[in-house]
Amino acid sequence: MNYFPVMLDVDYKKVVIVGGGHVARQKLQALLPTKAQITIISPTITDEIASYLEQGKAVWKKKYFEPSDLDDASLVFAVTDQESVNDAVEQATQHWQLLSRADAKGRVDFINPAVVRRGDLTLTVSTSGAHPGLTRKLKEDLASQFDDTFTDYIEFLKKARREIIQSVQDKNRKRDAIAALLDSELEMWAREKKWDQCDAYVQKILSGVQPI
Ligand SMILES: C[C@@]1(CC(=O)O)c2cc3[nH]c(cc4nc(cc5[nH]c(cc(n2)[C@H]1CCC(=O)O)[C@@](C)(CC(=O)O)[C@@H]5CCC(=O)O)C(CC(=O)O)=C4CCC(=O)O)c(CCC(=O)O)c3CC(=O)O
Ligand SMILES: NC(=O)C1=CN([C@@H]2O[C@H](COP(=O)(O)OP(=O)(O)OC[C@H]3O[C@@H](n4cnc5c(N)ncnc54)[C@H](O)[C@@H]3O)[C@@H](O)[C@H]2O)C=CC1
Repeated sequence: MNYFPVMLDVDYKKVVIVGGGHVARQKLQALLPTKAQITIISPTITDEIASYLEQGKAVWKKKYFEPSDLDDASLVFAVTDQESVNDAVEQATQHWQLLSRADAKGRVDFINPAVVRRGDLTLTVSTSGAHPGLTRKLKEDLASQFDDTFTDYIEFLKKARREIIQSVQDKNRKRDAIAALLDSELEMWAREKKWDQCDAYVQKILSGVQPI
């Protein structure tokens, strides 16, 4: 299956998770870095979900699923352990609402990749459903390859690129200057938080002098 990968902005959109088990917890955790308005529909929830509720991360409606639970939802997660309930969720999902079924049956508008976040750097993995266990393993490989130092690095790159865009008019010079930010020594300095060296490098780029 050839899925089309996108990065969705779900801030302030209503997201409904039907089910309150471990898979619901996984989907909730994946949504936490966003500002989505999350509602969980389920008679039971796990302790971990309960602790997120205490922190105000989501709203819980302690009940069995009914079609009206999906009103105004942009995204719908059918993640109960009952195929018949997931079927009922599918039936109630309007064509304009995007549906994800954890049992991978019936209508599938989107599947969930594994995600590694390092600030603005988002690494995602999917096997298109072929082997989610491999997806998880590859995520762990990526997480160790791209350690936490990438958070500072990507933040630095973002600011430096903005600075170049604002101060360099000539198209070719701008393109070359932005490309020069990908220098491997600069990467090392940023990941080691050697900000003086980083700033000096950017200033040299900006003044048109070839750095080093
Ligand atoms: C199609 C998809 C639909 C969807 O989006 O949910 C789906 C479907 C199914 N998963 C199943 C099982 C497992 N899923 C995981 C883990 C994850 N599964 C995730 C996504 C997806 N799982 C979507 C496609 C992913 C892709 O492209 O590869 C991850 C990446 C993200 C997430 O859950 O949000 C998350 C990694 C979390 C992380 O670490 O980041 C593990 C491993 C583990 O938990 O350690 C196992 C056990 C091992 C195994 O079975 O492989 C089963 C059988 C259920 C049963 O046996 O009843 C089905 C149904 C079926 O395949 O029929
Ligand atoms: N996509 C993935 O990553 C994975 C998917 N699965 C699939 O997801 C399903 C759920 O797995 P778990 O979360 O581990 O199950 P679980 O048994 O921990 O949780 C099921 C939840 O569904 C709720 N529920 C049952 N009937 C309901 C109803 N009528 N209305 C609302 N909520 C209802 C239960 O109260 C419970 O909170 C599995 O049966 C399997 O098909 C399983 C493992 C991984």
